[in-house]
Amino acid sequence: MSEVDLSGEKGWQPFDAPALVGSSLRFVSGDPEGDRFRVSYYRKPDSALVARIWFGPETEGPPEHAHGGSMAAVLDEVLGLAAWSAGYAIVVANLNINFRCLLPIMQVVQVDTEIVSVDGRKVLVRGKIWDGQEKVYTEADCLCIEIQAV
Ligand SMILES: CCCCCCCC(=O)SCCNC(=O)CCNC(=O)[C@H](O)C(C)(C)COP(=O)(O)OP(=O)(O)OC[C@H]1O[C@@H](n2cnc3c(N)ncnc32)[C@H](O)[C@@H]1OP(=O)(O)O
Repeated sequence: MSEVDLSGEKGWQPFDAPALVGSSLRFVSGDPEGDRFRVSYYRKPDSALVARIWFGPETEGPPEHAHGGSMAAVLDEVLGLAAWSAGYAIVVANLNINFRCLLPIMQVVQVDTEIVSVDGRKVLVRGKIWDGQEKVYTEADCLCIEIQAV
Protein backbone atom coordinates (compact mmCIF):
# COMPACT_ATOMS: atom_id res chain seq x y z
CA MET A 1 0.00 0.00 0.00
CA SER A 2 1.35 3.43 -0.82
CA GLU A 3 2.50 5.85 1.83
CA VAL A 4 -0.31 7.43 3.84
CA ASP A 5 0.19 10.95 5.17
CA LEU A 6 -1.34 11.20 8.65
CA SER A 7 0.56 14.30 9.68
CA GLY A 8 -1.20 16.93 11.75
CA GLU A 9 -1.58 20.66 11.46
CA LYS A 10 0.88 23.21 12.76
CA GLY A 11 0.44 23.52 16.52
CA TRP A 12 -0.99 20.04 17.04
CA GLN A 13 0.92 17.88 19.51
CA PRO A 14 1.26 14.14 18.82
CA PHE A 15 -0.74 12.17 21.39
CA ASP A 16 0.45 8.77 22.60
CA ALA A 17 -2.75 6.79 23.25
CA PRO A 18 -1.10 3.56 24.49
CA ALA A 19 0.90 5.57 27.03
CA LEU A 20 -2.39 6.72 28.54
CA VAL A 21 -4.69 3.70 28.22
CA GLY A 22 -2.34 0.79 27.57
CA SER A 23 -1.88 -1.31 24.47
CA SER A 24 -5.38 -2.84 24.33
CA LEU A 25 -6.70 -0.38 21.73
CA ARG A 26 -5.81 -2.63 18.82
CA PHE A 27 -9.10 -2.90 16.96
CA VAL A 28 -8.94 0.54 15.34
CA SER A 29 -5.46 1.95 15.92
CA GLY A 30 -3.38 -1.16 16.49
CA ASP A 31 -2.19 -1.88 12.96
CA PRO A 32 -0.45 1.24 11.62
CA GLU A 33 0.81 -0.53 8.49
CA GLY A 34 -2.37 -2.52 7.83
CA ASP A 35 -5.20 -2.36 5.31
CA ARG A 36 -7.95 -1.54 7.81
CA PHE A 37 -7.39 1.72 9.67
CA ARG A 38 -4.29 3.80 10.07
CA VAL A 39 -4.55 6.38 12.82
CA SER A 40 -2.55 9.24 14.26
CA TYR A 41 -3.72 11.08 17.35
CA TYR A 42 -2.99 14.69 18.26
CA ARG A 43 -4.00 17.32 20.74
CA LYS A 44 -5.05 20.70 19.44
CA PRO A 45 -3.83 23.85 21.18
CA ASP A 46 -7.09 23.91 23.20
CA SER A 47 -6.17 20.30 24.22
CA ALA A 48 -9.06 18.70 22.33
CA LEU A 49 -8.19 15.27 20.96
CA VAL A 50 -8.15 15.05 17.17
CA ALA A 51 -7.37 12.11 14.91
CA ARG A 52 -6.23 11.74 11.35
CA ILE A 53 -7.53 8.43 10.02
CA TRP A 54 -7.11 6.50 6.82
CA PHE A 55 -9.94 4.12 5.99
CA GLY A 56 -8.30 1.27 4.13
CA PRO A 57 -9.75 -1.30 1.72
CA GLU A 58 -10.79 -3.61 4.55
CA THR A 59 -13.24 -1.03 5.86
CA GLU A 60 -15.32 -1.21 2.69
CA GLY A 61 -19.10 -1.49 2.91
CA PRO A 62 -20.87 0.07 -0.07
CA PRO A 63 -18.54 -0.20 -3.10
CA GLU A 64 -15.55 2.11 -2.60
CA HIS A 65 -17.03 3.56 0.59
CA ALA A 66 -16.68 2.86 4.28
CA HIS A 67 -18.88 0.39 6.12
CA GLY A 68 -21.05 2.09 8.74
CA GLY A 69 -19.69 -0.25 11.38
CA SER A 70 -16.16 0.84 10.57
CA MET A 71 -17.14 4.45 11.19
CA ALA A 72 -18.88 3.42 14.42
CA ALA A 73 -15.73 1.62 15.59
CA VAL A 74 -13.64 4.71 14.87
CA LEU A 75 -16.05 6.98 16.73
CA ASP A 76 -16.25 4.59 19.68
CA GLU A 77 -12.48 4.62 20.06
CA VAL A 78 -11.78 8.26 19.30
CA LEU A 79 -14.61 9.76 21.36
CA GLY A 80 -13.94 7.39 24.26
CA LEU A 81 -10.29 8.26 24.10
CA ALA A 82 -11.17 11.96 24.06
CA ALA A 83 -12.80 11.49 27.46
CA TRP A 84 -9.76 9.57 28.76
CA SER A 85 -7.44 12.27 27.46
CA ALA A 86 -9.52 14.84 29.35
CA GLY A 87 -8.93 12.91 32.57
CA TYR A 88 -11.99 10.66 32.80
CA ALA A 89 -11.54 6.88 33.09
CA ILE A 90 -14.65 5.77 31.18
CA VAL A 91 -16.37 3.19 29.09
CA VAL A 92 -18.81 4.09 26.34
CA ALA A 93 -22.43 3.48 27.33
CA ASN A 94 -24.25 4.99 24.36
CA LEU A 95 -23.06 5.99 20.91
CA ASN A 96 -25.54 7.80 18.70
CA ILE A 97 -24.42 8.20 15.10
CA ASN A 98 -25.80 10.06 12.12
CA PHE A 99 -24.33 9.03 8.78
CA ARG A 100 -24.51 12.17 6.65
CA CYS A 101 -22.56 11.31 3.48
CA LEU A 102 -20.88 8.22 2.07
CA LEU A 103 -17.23 8.22 3.09
CA PRO A 104 -14.84 7.23 0.27
CA ILE A 105 -12.22 4.72 1.39
CA MET A 106 -8.48 5.01 0.75
CA GLN A 107 -8.33 8.61 1.87
CA VAL A 108 -7.33 10.38 5.06
CA VAL A 109 -10.09 12.06 7.04
CA GLN A 110 -10.22 13.79 10.39
CA VAL A 111 -12.11 13.13 13.61
CA ASP A 112 -12.70 16.14 15.82
CA THR A 113 -13.89 15.79 19.40
CA GLU A 114 -15.41 18.02 22.04
CA ILE A 115 -16.27 17.37 25.69
CA VAL A 116 -19.79 18.79 25.81
CA SER A 117 -20.72 18.20 29.44
CA VAL A 118 -19.79 16.38 32.63
CA ASP A 119 -22.60 15.42 35.00
CA GLY A 120 -21.46 13.22 37.85
CA ARG A 121 -20.08 10.06 36.20
CA LYS A 122 -21.63 10.94 32.80
CA VAL A 123 -19.31 12.54 30.26
CA LEU A 124 -20.87 13.57 26.96
CA VAL A 125 -18.46 13.76 24.04
CA ARG A 126 -19.43 14.99 20.59
CA GLY A 127 -17.50 14.29 17.44
CA LYS A 128 -17.51 14.16 13.70
CA ILE A 129 -15.68 12.47 10.89
CA TRP A 130 -15.06 15.06 8.22
CA ASP A 131 -12.61 16.12 5.56
CA GLY A 132 -11.16 18.85 7.79
CA GLN A 133 -12.48 21.52 5.47
CA GLU A 134 -16.26 21.47 5.18
CA LYS A 135 -17.61 18.07 4.25
CA VAL A 136 -19.04 16.14 7.21
CA TYR A 137 -19.42 12.38 6.74
CA THR A 138 -20.59 11.30 10.18
CA GLU A 139 -21.57 12.96 13.44
CA ALA A 140 -21.92 11.32 16.83
CA ASP A 141 -22.82 11.90 20.46
CA CYS A 142 -21.06 9.57 22.83
CA LEU A 143 -22.20 9.09 26.41
CA CYS A 144 -19.31 7.86 28.51
CA ILE A 145 -19.63 6.62 32.08
CA GLU A 146 -16.79 6.98 34.53
CA ILE A 147 -15.63 3.73 36.07
CA GLN A 148 -13.11 2.86 38.71
CA ALA A 149 -9.66 3.19 37.13
CA VAL A 150 -8.79 -0.13 35.49
C1 LIG B 1 -9.20 2.24 27.21
C2 LIG B 1 -9.71 3.45 26.31
C3 LIG B 1 -11.00 3.10 25.72
C4 LIG B 1 -11.59 4.18 24.89
C5 LIG B 1 -12.34 3.71 23.71
C6 LIG B 1 -13.08 2.40 23.87
C7 LIG B 1 -14.53 2.62 24.21
C8 LIG B 1 -15.21 1.32 24.28
O1 LIG B 1 -15.36 0.64 23.28
S1 LIG B 1 -15.73 0.79 25.80
C9 LIG B 1 -16.49 -0.78 25.36
C10 LIG B 1 -17.94 -0.61 25.02
N1 LIG B 1 -18.69 -0.27 26.19
C11 LIG B 1 -19.12 -1.23 27.03
O2 LIG B 1 -18.93 -2.41 26.84
C12 LIG B 1 -19.86 -0.73 28.25
C13 LIG B 1 -20.82 -1.81 28.82
N2 LIG B 1 -21.66 -1.18 29.84
C14 LIG B 1 -21.28 -1.13 31.14
O3 LIG B 1 -20.20 -1.61 31.53
C15 LIG B 1 -22.22 -0.45 32.12
O4 LIG B 1 -23.51 -0.39 31.57
C16 LIG B 1 -21.75 0.99 32.47
C17 LIG B 1 -20.40 0.94 33.21
C18 LIG B 1 -21.64 1.87 31.24
C19 LIG B 1 -22.79 1.66 33.38
O5 LIG B 1 -23.07 0.77 34.45
P1 LIG B 1 -23.05 1.28 35.96
O6 LIG B 1 -21.66 1.58 36.37
O7 LIG B 1 -23.80 0.25 36.74
O8 LIG B 1 -23.79 2.65 35.92
P2 LIG B 1 -25.34 2.99 36.07
O9 LIG B 1 -25.59 3.20 37.54
O10 LIG B 1 -26.19 2.01 35.33
O11 LIG B 1 -25.43 4.37 35.29
C20 LIG B 1 -24.76 5.55 35.75
C21 LIG B 1 -25.48 6.72 35.13
O12 LIG B 1 -25.30 6.64 33.69
C22 LIG B 1 -26.58 6.53 33.04
N3 LIG B 1 -26.46 5.57 31.93
C23 LIG B 1 -25.80 4.38 31.95
N4 LIG B 1 -25.89 3.79 30.74
C24 LIG B 1 -26.63 4.59 29.98
C25 LIG B 1 -27.07 4.54 28.62
N5 LIG B 1 -26.75 3.50 27.84
N6 LIG B 1 -27.82 5.56 28.14
C26 LIG B 1 -28.13 6.62 28.94
N7 LIG B 1 -27.72 6.74 30.24
C27 LIG B 1 -27.00 5.74 30.74
C28 LIG B 1 -27.55 6.03 34.13
O13 LIG B 1 -28.88 6.41 33.85
C29 LIG B 1 -26.98 6.72 35.36
O14 LIG B 1 -27.39 8.06 35.35
P3 LIG B 1 -27.72 8.86 36.74
O15 LIG B 1 -26.41 8.88 37.51
O16 LIG B 1 -28.16 10.21 36.29
O17 LIG B 1 -28.78 8.06 37.44
